Amino acid sequence: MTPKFDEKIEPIYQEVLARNPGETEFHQAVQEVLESLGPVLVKHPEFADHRIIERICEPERQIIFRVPWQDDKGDVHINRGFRVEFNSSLGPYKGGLRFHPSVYLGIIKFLGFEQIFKNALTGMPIGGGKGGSDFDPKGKSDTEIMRFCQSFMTELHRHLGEHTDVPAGDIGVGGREIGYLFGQYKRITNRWEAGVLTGKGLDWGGSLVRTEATGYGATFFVDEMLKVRKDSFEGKTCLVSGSGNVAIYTIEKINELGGKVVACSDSGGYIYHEKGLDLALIQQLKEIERRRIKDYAEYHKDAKYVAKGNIWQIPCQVAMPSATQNEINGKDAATLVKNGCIAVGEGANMPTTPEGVRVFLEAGIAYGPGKAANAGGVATSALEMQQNACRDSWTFEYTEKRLQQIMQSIHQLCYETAEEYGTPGNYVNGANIAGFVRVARAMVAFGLV
Ligand SMILES: NC(=O)C1=CN([C@@H]2O[C@H](COP(=O)(O)OP(=O)(O)OC[C@H]3O[C@@H](n4cnc5c(N)ncnc54)[C@H](OP(=O)(O)O)[C@@H]3O)[C@@H](O)[C@H]2O)C=CC1
Ligand SMILES: O=C(O)CCC(=O)C(=O)O
Repeated sequence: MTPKFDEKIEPIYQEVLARNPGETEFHQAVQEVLESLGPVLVKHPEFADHRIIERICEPERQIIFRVPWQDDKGDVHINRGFRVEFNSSLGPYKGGLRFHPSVYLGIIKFLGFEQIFKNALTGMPIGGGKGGSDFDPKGKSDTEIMRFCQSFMTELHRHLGEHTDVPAGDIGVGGREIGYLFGQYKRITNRWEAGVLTGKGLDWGGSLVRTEATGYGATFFVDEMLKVRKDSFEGKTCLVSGSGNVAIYTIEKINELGGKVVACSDSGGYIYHEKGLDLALIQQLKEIERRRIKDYAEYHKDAKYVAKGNIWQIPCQVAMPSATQNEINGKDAATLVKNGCIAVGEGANMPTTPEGVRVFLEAGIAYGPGKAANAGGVATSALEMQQNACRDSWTFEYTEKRLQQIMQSIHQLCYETAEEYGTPGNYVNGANIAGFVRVARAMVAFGLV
C-alpha cells in the first residue's frame, strides 16, 4: 500500500528507508507517524527549520552487544542484546525489554520510536527507548533465565541509571526477569538504586498496579472512546488476543466493566469459550504454570481450541489485540468490521498493519492506536519512579485512580488534537500529532543537540 505523505515529508521518509535498510517494522512505525505530520509543519514552520522530523527519526544512541550464557548442561550460547536510546528530550530513556527469538534491530527501533510519542502523551517526564534480545525464554529453566539475565545486565548496566535510562518488561520479560536484572545491577554497581528499573517486586521498590496497568489502561481508553459514542462495555462480546501480561489484565478489567471476553490466544492458537473465559484458570496456566493456552480445553469441555486459528474471525463488538505487532491485517480488519465490531483498542504495540488501520478509519469505528491506548503501562512505571524518588508506596486504589485519570487525559488530548487538526474522531492523527508536538517543542528549546 502506498503511503500518503505531505510533499515536504516524502523525502524525509525516503531518507529513513535508505539509511535503515531491511528494518521493515521500523519503516512501518515511521510511516504511520509521518503520515499525520503534514498539517503540523504548516502550523509550526519552526519544526521544519529545526529539522525536527529528521532528528527524531535518528536514535540518539544504539547499543548492540554480545550476551554469552551457559545452559544447565554447561553448553555455551551466544545471543545478541540491544538497547536503542531513541530520544531523551522529555526525560530519561524509558521503555521495556523484549526477549523473543524474532528480535533484531528493526523491531527494537520500531518499539523505541513508538515509545517516544507514547511517553510524551502521558505528560510525564520520560523519554523513549527500548531494548531486548533474540533470546527465547520458552522452555528454559529458572537458572538458565537467571544466567542469561545476569550476562545481559553485565553489559547493559553501564548505560543505565535512574536519570539516564530506565528499562522495564515487555514480551518475555516479567517480574522474574526484572528480579534477576535488578539483582545483577545492584551487585555490579554496589548501589540499591530503585529507580533504575520498573516492574519491580512489591517488597523491593515495585508499585502496586504496575502488573495490571497496561491491560487496565487499554480498557479504560476504550471505555472513554465508547463514552464519546454514548456507549459502554456493558453486555459487549469482546476478543482479546494473547494470554500474557497485557491480555490477562485487559480481560480482568473488561469483566469488571460488564463486558464478556469469549476468546484469547497464544502463538499456538486460540481458545473460544462462548459463556465467557475463566480468567482464574488462564492465570493459573499462564502466570503460575507457564503452560500453553490449548490446555484450557482440558478443564472446560464446552470450550474449543483452534490450533493456528485466526481469532479475528470470531464475531465481536470490541477487539483488543494484546499479543504482538502486525497481528491484524487488512482482511482481518474488514472481517471484524463486517461482523459488527465497533471499537478496537490496541494493548499491543503496532498490532494492526497500515491496511488494517485504513479499514478501521474508513469504517469510522472507534480505533485507539497502541501508542495512546497502551500507554498506561509506562505511565504507571513513571508512577513507580515517583514513589521510588520519595521512598514511598501508594495504595492500590490511589494508584489505579491515577492510572485512570492519566488514560482519560490521554484520550482527551488525542480527541481534541484530532479535532483541532480537522480530523475529528481520528485517534491516530490525534496521538501522533499531540505526542510529536510535545517532543518537538522541547527539541526546539534545547537548540541543536
Ligand atoms: N508489558 C507491558 O507493560 C506492555 C506491553 N506492551 C505490548 O503488549 C504486547 C504483549 O506484551 P506482554 O503481554 O507484556 O507480553 P507477554 O510475554 O506477557 O505475552 C505475550 C503474549 O503474546 C503472544 N505472542 C507473542 N508473540 C507472538 C507472536 N509472534 N504470534 C502470536 N502470539 C504471540 C504470546 O504467546 P506465546 O507465549 O505463545 O509466545 C503471549 O500470549 C506486546 O506487543 C508488547 O510490546 C505494550 C505496552 C506495555
Ligand atoms: O513500563 C515501561 O517502561 C515500558 C512499557 C513498554 O515497554 C511499552 O510501553 O511498550
